[in-house]
Amino acid sequence: MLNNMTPAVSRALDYARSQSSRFSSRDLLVGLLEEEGLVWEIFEKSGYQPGAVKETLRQQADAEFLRGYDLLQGAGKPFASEGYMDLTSNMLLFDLIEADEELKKILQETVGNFQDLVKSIAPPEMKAIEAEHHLELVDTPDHQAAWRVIDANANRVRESFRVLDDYSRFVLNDPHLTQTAKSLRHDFAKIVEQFPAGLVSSRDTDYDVGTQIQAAGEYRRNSTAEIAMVNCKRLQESLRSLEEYLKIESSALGQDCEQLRYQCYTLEKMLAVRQVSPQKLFDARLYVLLTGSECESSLEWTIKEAAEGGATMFQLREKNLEDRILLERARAVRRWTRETQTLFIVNDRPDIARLVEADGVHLGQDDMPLTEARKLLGIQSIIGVSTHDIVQVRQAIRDGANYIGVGPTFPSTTKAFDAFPGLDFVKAVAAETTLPFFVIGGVDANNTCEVVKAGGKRVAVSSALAKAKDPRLAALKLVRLLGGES
Ligand SMILES: Cc1ncc(COP(=O)(O)OP(=O)(O)O)c(N)n1
Ligand SMILES: Cc1nc(C(=O)O)sc1CCOP(=O)(O)O
Ligand SMILES: [Mg+2]
Repeated sequence: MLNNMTPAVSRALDYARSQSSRFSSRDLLVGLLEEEGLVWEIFEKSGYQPGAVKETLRQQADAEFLRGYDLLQGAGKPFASEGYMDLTSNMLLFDLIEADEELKKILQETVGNFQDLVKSIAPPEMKAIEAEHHLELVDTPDHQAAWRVIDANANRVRESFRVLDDYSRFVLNDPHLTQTAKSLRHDFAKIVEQFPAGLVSSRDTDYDVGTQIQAAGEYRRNSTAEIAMVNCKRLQESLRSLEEYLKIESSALGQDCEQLRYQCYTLEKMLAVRQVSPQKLFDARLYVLLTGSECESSLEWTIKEAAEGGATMFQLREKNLEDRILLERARAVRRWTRETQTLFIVNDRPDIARLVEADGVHLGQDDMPLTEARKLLGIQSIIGVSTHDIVQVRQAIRDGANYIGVGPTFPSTTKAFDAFPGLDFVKAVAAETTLPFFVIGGVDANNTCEVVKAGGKRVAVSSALAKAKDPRLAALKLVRLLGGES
C-alpha cells in the first residue's frame, strides 16, 4: 500500500470500521460515497446516481464482498509506479472495482456507464483528475482548539445543506434549486477533503460544554419555510466561523469558505422569494397584458370582463404614454384590479409600480436589472422577468424573480420577433423549475393545448383578450383549456 492516505480515504476507512471490525470492500465504497466528494462526482459524471448506488450497496449481504483489510494491503499499487505518494479516494475506488468481482457486477447492473467509470479512474487518466491536497494537523493546544471549532462547524454546514437539499427537493419539488443546493454541498465537500486526516481526534463531544445547552424554541418550528430559513442562517454563520478559524491554518481555504458563504446568500434569496410570493401568484393561470389603445372596448370593461371569465392577473403595458398620463392610467387600473381582487403588474416601470401601489413590475432583458428594481420595491413586491433562453431563466431565478415570462412561443400580432424559442423552450423550463412561469407570445385558444402538453400551466396573453368581442368568454375558454377552475 502507498505510504499515506488522504483525509477523504482516511474518513472512508473510519466509516467502514464503524460498520464492523471485519468491514468489507462494500463498506469502503459506501464510505467513499458518504464523503460526497471526488468519488461521488466520478459516479455522477459516468451517468450514475451516486445516492442510489450507495443504497443498492447497503442492501447487499456483507458475505459476498472481499474483506476490506485484505484489499487495503495492495491498495494504490498500480499508481505507485506513476510516482504517486498518497492513496487518494479515486485510487481506492479503482482498486475496489478491480479486485472485487461482486462490486464490479453490481455496478455493471446498476443504471450508469460502467465503462466510463472505469476509464475515468484508470491510472493513465489519473493526472486529469483534480489532485487532493491536505493540511497537516499542527499539534499545539491552540491549533487543536481551532480544529475543534472547524470540525464542529463543518458538521453544522453539512447538516444545514442536507436540510436545504431536502426542502428544495421534497417541499418545493424544484430541480434547479435542488441542483444548486447539491452543487454547493459538493463544493463544500471538496473544501473538507483538504482538512487533516486526524481531525476527528480533535472532536471531544463528552467535554463539549455546548451539547447540553439548547436555545429556547430550538425544537419548535412553525413551517417548512421557517426550517429552511433557519438553516440558511445556520449555514451562513457556520461558514463565517469556519472562514475565521481556517485563517490560522490556510488563508486559501478561508477564502473558499467566504466564496461559498456568498453563494449561500444567493441560495437563501432564491428560497425566500418562493415564500414571500403571494398565493395569488401561484394560483394564477391566465395573465393578461393590456394597452389602453389596443383594447377593442374600454380598458376598464376589458379588465372586469376578463376577470369575470377567470383572469386573475393584469399587466398595464403602455409603451407610448407620457408619464403623467401613464401614472393616471396606472392608478385607475389599480382601482379596477382591487375591485376585481386581481393582481396588478406594471410593465417596465418600477417607479410607477411603487407610486400606485401595484403588486409588482415586469422587466424585460433590456429593462432595469431585477436586483436594482428590488431595491426600489422591496422583497414583498412581485417582480417578473422576460426570458428567451434557459441561461436567462437560470439568471432570473438566481436574481430572485417571483415569476418568469417564457417566450415568444408563437408569432404575435402585438410584438414582432426575429426568433421563436417556441415549445421546446417551454419544455426545458418546465423540466428546470417550479417557479411560476407564463408562456407568452401568440398564445390563444387554438394553441393552448400544445402549451399544456409542453408542460406550461400558465399563459400570458394580450391580443387573445384585448381584441376579443367577448373577453369574458375568451378568458373562460383559456382557463378551461389550461385545466383550471374559472
Ligand atoms: C409576462 C410577460 N412576459 C414578457 C413580457 C415582455 O417584456 P419585454 O421583453 O420587456 O418587452 P415589452 O413588453 O416591454 O415590450 C411581458 N411584458 N410580460
Ligand atoms: C410583449 C410580448 N413579449 C413577449 C415575449 O416573448 O417576451 S411575447 C409578447 C406579446 C404578447 O402578446 P400576444 O399575446 O398578443 O402575442
Ligand atoms: Mg419591457
